[in-house]
Parts: sequence; C-alpha cells; structure tokens
Amino acid sequence: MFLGYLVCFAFFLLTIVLQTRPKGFVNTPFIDRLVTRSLRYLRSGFSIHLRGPAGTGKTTLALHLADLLNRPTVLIFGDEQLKSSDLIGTQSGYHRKQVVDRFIHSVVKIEDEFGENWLDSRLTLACREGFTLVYDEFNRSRPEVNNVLLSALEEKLLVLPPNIQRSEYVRVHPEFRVIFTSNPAEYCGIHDTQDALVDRLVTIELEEPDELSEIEMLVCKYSFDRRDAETIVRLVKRFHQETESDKTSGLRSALAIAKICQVHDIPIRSDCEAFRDLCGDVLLSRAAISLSKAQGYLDALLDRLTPEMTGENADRAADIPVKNQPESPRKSPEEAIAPTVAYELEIYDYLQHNHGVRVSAIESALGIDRVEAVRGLRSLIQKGLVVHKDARLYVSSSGLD
Ligand SMILES: Nc1ncnc2c1ncn2[C@@H]1O[C@H](COP(=O)(O)OP(=O)(O)OP(=O)(O)O)[C@@H](O)[C@H]1O
Repeated sequence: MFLGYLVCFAFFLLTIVLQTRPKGFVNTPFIDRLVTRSLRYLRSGFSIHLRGPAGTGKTTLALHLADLLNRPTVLIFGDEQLKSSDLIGTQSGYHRKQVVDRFIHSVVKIEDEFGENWLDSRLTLACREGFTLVYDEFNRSRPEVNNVLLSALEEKLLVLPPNIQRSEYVRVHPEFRVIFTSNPAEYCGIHDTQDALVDRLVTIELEEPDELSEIEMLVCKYSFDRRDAETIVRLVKRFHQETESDKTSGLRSALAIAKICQVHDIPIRSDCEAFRDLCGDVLLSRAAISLSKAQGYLDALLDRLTPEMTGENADRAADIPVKNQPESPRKSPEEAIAPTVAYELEIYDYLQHNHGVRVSAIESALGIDRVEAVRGLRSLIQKGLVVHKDARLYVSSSGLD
C-alpha cells in the first residue's frame, strides 16, 4: 500500500498533474452555453476539440471544463519538437537489484538483476489513471506524433513500444478524456489536422465571446467600472471590424488595455494622451490593413470617445459605425464652430478650400504645431464639422458648407 502511494507520488513529481481551477472564470449566458454543450459530450464518453482564432478563450474554457470533470488534469502544449516519447514515455536507463543472502552465515550469496526503467509520460499516465488530458494547440505538433492517440480514443488501448519487461498495451481508463484546442490551419506553425483524429472527436467552433462576456471579464478581472469596460470593449470590437483584424479576437487587446489602464491609473478618455498612445500600441499591429488607414480609423474612433460615450448615451454613441459618419444638423458658422480651442476657425476655413489634406499640411499652412493642430481638429471632429478618413481630413458634407 505504502509502496503504491510512493509510486504515485513519484509519478506526480515526474509529470505535471494539475488540479485546475482557473481563477476568476467568468460565466455569462454565452459562455454557459459552451460549457453545457462541452460537458454533455464529455460526460457521454467523447473527447472534444475546441477550435477557434487566437484569444477566443479556448485554453481557459478547456481548463474550466477539466476542473468540472473533477479528475486530475494533465496539460500538454503542442510543439513542432514534440516526440512520441514525450507523449507516451521513454526508457530512462537501467536499474540494478542486488540480493545478499546470508542464510548460512559463512556463505554470502549475491544475486544481481538488471532491467530497463520505463517512465510513463503524460498521455500514458492520463490513460492509465483516467485523468483529463488538456492538449493545447495540438496541431502545432507534427501529425505523426499524435497518431498514438487514435487507438487510445477509439479502441481504448494505448500502444507502447515493444518491451519484454512490461505489457505493450495500456488499457485506457473509462474516465480518460482529452480536451484538444487548436487554432485555424492558416496560422503560422500549424499542421493540418489528421481527419482520422478529428473524426473521433466532437469539435466545437469557438468565436470571439459576445460583448457582455468581454465586459464582464474586464469588470471581474480588473475591478473595472462597467461603463469604462463597455467603452474599451466596444472600441476594440469596432476597430477589429473596421480593420479586418479577424485573425485574432479582440478579447486579449481589450484585457491588455484595461489592465494597463488599471495599473497606471490611466483615464479612459479621448483627450488623454496616454490612453490614445496605449490604444495605438495595442491595436495597430493587429490590423490587417495599412498602418496609416488603421491609424485613421483608430483616431476617428478615439475622437468619438467623448465623455458622453461613457455616460448615459454610451450605447448609442458606441453603435455609430465608423464608415457611416453621423449627419449633423445644419448650423450657422458662428453657432456650429463656437470655437472652444485656438485655431479652430482657421483650420476649418483652410479645410473648406483644401479637401483631403493631412495634419502636416495644416500645420505648415497655418504655421502651427502638431499639438495645436490636433487639438483644433479634435474639437471640429467632435462637433461633426470635420471627418477624418484614411489619415486625411475633410469638411463634413453635413457641416457648414
Ligand atoms: N471565461 C473567461 N473568464 C475569464 N477570463 C477569460 C475567459 N475566457 C477567456 N479569458 C481570458 O481571455 C484571454 C484569452 O484566453 P485564452 O488564452 O484562453 O484564449 P485562447 O483561445 O486559448 O488563445 P490562444 O489560441 O492564443 O492560445 C486570457 O487572458 C483569459 O484569461
């Protein structure tokens, strides 16, 4: 009995066995539906496959499901360098047993016995003990390495390399389950998934969590004010839509912006330079369009991130699509411009005669610096008099002209 515990303890030391309990898992109706579906399949005896773009919450969901299955969890990360022996086990040298027999005290009898040591790896351990195996991004491993899983999932037999000292098969424990996750095939470093393997699984296609789930994550993880969380999530979602950044989900970007704002006390305001810089640094590299175009979209979104947008009109303001600028009511020049910052009138006047110029053209034409130009433009954009598109500026067709 004691020896049994000792062997188990050794297993636990030699491999990574987790009691998963992802901290702060957020459950919303959207996520709960995924959890219910997945558990239904797992509890019916199937292994499952969560497939979707980066940052859709696959790993987090897989670990949460593993926790709900209430079995120890073994975690493997797919890797080009992974070998079959990393999955099933390997020979680890030899052991020597010596028996000294002093039955007749004048005679010493020594028996030596040599044998190969076999070390179970994670898959073998999980199959033997009925643990849950989370195989994250399994299609980063070469397909032939994963072949060993085929018989484990179908015939419930794990085949080990030939060896005279132990059985070449492990009978798979009835509680053994695998939760696979994978990114789409077009991602860099991803192998085609074997049809035979996918055929043995139930695959759930994951998409980016809905808005409510993302807002809840920001609120729960970073104790964010709900209205600020809404603003960030909508800003990121809109930016992703406009810039066709659909290779990744916006969730990681929203979480990163929220965390940095929280740690450094950065206000979620369009006139806060640190916030604008942060959004640019997190979001621009993810855009699938040219940098200047992406910058233009981001500026336009941030310019409409007015205090009203975080206030009671949040929903309405955030729902204005970037491509369809709002129609502003016709106003007299004095009423509409009602200059609140320096050079507003001059900038507006210049733009009326010079459509589609860049900020630098305004600076040199009016002899003002970047800060003054941006401040004036921002005010005009907020008043609906100027439109910023593809890094160029236009007088709004619904403005004063
Ligand atoms: N239900 C949830 N509750 C709380 N946080 C979550 C939830 N789902 C996802 N997250 C958070 O979202 C981020 C991305 O999730 P995760 O790493 O699971 O995505 P992924 O799809 O596995 O990404 P990748 O394909 O790049 O590995 C993580 O910071 C994670 O903590």
